[in-house]
Amino acid sequence: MTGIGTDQAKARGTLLRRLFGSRITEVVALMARLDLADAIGDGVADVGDLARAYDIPAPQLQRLLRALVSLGMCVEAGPGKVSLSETGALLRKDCPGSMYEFARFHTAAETTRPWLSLEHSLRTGKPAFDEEFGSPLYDHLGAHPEMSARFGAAMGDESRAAAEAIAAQHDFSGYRMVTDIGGGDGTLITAILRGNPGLQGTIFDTEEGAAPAVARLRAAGLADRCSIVTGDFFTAVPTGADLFLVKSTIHNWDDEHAVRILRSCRTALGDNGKLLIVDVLLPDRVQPDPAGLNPYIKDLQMLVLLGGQERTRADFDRLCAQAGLRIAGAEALPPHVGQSMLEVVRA
Ligand SMILES: C[S@@+](CC[C@H](N)C(=O)[O-])C[C@H]1O[C@@H](n2cnc3c(N)ncnc32)[C@H](O)[C@@H]1O
Repeated sequence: MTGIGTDQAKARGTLLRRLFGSRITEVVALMARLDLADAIGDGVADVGDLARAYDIPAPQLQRLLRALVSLGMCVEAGPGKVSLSETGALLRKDCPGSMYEFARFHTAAETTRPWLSLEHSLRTGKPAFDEEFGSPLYDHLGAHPEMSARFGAAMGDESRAAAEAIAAQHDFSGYRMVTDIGGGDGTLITAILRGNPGLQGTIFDTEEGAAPAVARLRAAGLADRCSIVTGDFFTAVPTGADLFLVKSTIHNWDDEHAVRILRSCRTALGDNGKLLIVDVLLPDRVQPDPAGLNPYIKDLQMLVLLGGQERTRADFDRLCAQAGLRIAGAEALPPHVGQSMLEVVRA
């Protein structure tokens, strides 16, 4: 018998899909960049109309659209007609649950180019981003307000599910004031304050990082219940709250910097305060091919962009101990969130 066996054919198929991952990303990235989801809209769109609107020859646009149909982003709705699938509709700008800004930021040069130097980051432990763009990511965002706004909005898209879950399931009734450290565009604190009318809030971030929060708090009618304080969490974080949050932020940093943030938190906590760390928690054993955002790919993303990393519970125990803190409990978040919540107190 000649040819390859069934198992090898399956393995080959898996390999081919892995090797073409970045090409697939380019197709979806172009759909986002062209605002194609908004152009197709709620109903059925005519390919000829779309081709005229984009000034792309119809047969060429048809090639993009059939690739998007094959990827489950669009649906064929008759000859020369397309509509959006449920997944494709997430690339509409203003729909509930929109992932448009997430898609734009994570397909931009800032987040894709450093991946080409993954080997450099692995060999040096340093973020390839700094080599590519000449400064660390957060300095670069500080110097590019448009990209900083896109980053804040992308984090908002990514954080919405976690924010809703945390606001719904955690008991905030015993607290007076909550400070979100590295609180970004305010997605998390907005969800928490909405559900807990007696609670006051503070967003602590850099000036550029907190900028998008102003409009979000105003739109939510929460501007009088939530202040924005800017500063550097490696130096100090504001005191006065009885609950602190730090979400998707410790994983941006190497151990030394992570401990510095946690030490600032310890100082602000006082004797009875509590800190909730929300981050990816890597399982002790590698999970092959995890669903959703693969945490091991995210881990490498943290390395190439920032020199950060994803961590196990044991890693967080160690970092907290170095900062004079102790993990007193853990709260699981729904699987689609892809993160866990650790309750931290002074050691
Ligand atoms: C990955 S984002 C997380 C944002 C938000 N917590 C969320 O989960 O959507 C990390 C945040 O840390 C902020 N940040 C970075 N360096 C900082 C510093 N030195 N001091 C205070 N905040 C900083 C960034 O501006 C950004 O908003």
